[in-house]
Amino acid sequence: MSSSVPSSPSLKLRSLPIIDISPWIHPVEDHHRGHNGGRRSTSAALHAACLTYGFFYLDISSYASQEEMDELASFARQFFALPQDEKEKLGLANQDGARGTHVHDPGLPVSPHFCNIDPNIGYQRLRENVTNNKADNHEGLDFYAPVANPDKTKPLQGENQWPSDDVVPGFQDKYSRWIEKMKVLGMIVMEAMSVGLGMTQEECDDLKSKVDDSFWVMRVIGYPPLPNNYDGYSCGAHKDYGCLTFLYTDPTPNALEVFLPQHGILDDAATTPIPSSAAVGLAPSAASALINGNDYRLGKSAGLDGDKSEIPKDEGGKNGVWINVDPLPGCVVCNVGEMWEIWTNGLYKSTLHRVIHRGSNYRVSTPFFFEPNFNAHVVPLPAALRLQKDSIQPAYAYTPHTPHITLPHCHHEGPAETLTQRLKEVIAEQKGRSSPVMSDASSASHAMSEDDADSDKATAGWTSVRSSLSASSGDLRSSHSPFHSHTPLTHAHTAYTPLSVERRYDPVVYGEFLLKKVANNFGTGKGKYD
Ligand SMILES: O=C(O)CCC(=O)C(=O)O
Ligand SMILES: [Fe+2]
Repeated sequence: MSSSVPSSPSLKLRSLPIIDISPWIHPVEDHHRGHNGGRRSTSAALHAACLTYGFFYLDISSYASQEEMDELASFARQFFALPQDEKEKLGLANQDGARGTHVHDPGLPVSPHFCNIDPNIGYQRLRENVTNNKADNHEGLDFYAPVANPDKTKPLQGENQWPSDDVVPGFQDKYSRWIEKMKVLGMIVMEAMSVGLGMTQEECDDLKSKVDDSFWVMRVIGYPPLPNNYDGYSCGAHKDYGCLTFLYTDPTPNALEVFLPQHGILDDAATTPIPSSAAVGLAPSAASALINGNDYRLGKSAGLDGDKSEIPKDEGGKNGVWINVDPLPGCVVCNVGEMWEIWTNGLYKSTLHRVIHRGSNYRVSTPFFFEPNFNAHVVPLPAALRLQKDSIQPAYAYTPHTPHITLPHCHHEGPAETLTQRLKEVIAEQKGRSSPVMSDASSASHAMSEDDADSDKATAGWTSVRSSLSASSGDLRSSHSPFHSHTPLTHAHTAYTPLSVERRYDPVVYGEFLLKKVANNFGTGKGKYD
């Protein structure tokens, strides 16, 4: 219970950053921040969040209404409330038993349709998915980007199985519209991130060509409460393997947890190691919804609220901390997947996360995975290699023997150059204290120090994205979320250390990587998240 976890200043967290995407969608001339200043601030915020956490809240309240998002949950709930037989009809493209067996929990009844032409597409029963050798306490429904001229005997080329309008009226229409919207959002965020990385026009175009026919996945997940003493999780610890995840969930708190691997990223913890024994539990969860001093927790779940004491504490490694990432109104939780890790040669990390849902309600979540094109060659980007050469290194590079620099009040409300300037000053200060490991301050040029011309050029290559945005965003709202109206990034607490490039990441072809990682797990005892 919470009382048994000693409170420690080193566990005082605020929250993941909240980044408003509206400056990219509605750029305005800003006298304080200069031409494209709002956009560049958003880009800088994305860059900082990806360096430091790999996770952030994306405020999309100017792009999707709360009502629109809540409908996703309500359709999901209607689907999962169907009789089991009805649910199992989906995804069963072939009922002749041709494709072996599912990974199956012996505690559950055997499905009458014990076969599935493509186990990745369609409905997945409760505890059918296995992560880290443990059955996940969730059920799910997966939709994949349709393939032109599909060979339905090949993994991931089967047809999407939509609940029919007779069964859940409006489901397909609702989710189809959401998918289109998320695809556009994916391109917008990619654009903003490419500017954050300081990419040239040509580099931007090249990156765009890797994601403009995204092999996306829409997953609809239902989580009954985790039974006491259950040997497993609602969803075991994993990294997302793709590009960008946009996660909308119902308001259930205390479910999604994100692993922050070291203490350089915790407030008030710049020099105090976190005792691993205290690294999990209630302090982070209690603090994770504190934003600008306000408590946005969405109410406590009933039952064993927050008591996760039976859960292994060191799942992600012993020097980190699991924090709760509770949903916020107007926001999706966004994280970068392993493809971004390769693109940035490890600057942006794909962060471990898991779900432990102990509340008494049935939780639904609807992650959209914006992935590269199936045939995309994913190779470390020159822009990221330049940053590494210029000695900008993310917090993850921290080691106990390396003095590190924190930027505790980096709000990104001013021009991006302010961040660069502040970074240089801090590095210079650290140098003044004769740190033996600091690199030359002059090399600490941040991605956002690129000149305006380059930045504008980079932006221009994405015009078509914006036109498709206006086409698909009939319900754009001009109002901002009341929770964080004018602050694109409320908290970016980034620790920079000198460069130490350990390795060059191996390139992959996304589709091949996906097939190895996910699709070919069928029948192997591994699941979607392994
Ligand atoms: O349900 C959630 O909150 C997270 C699900 C997730 O991490 C995933 O599907 O990859
Ligand atoms: Fe995930």
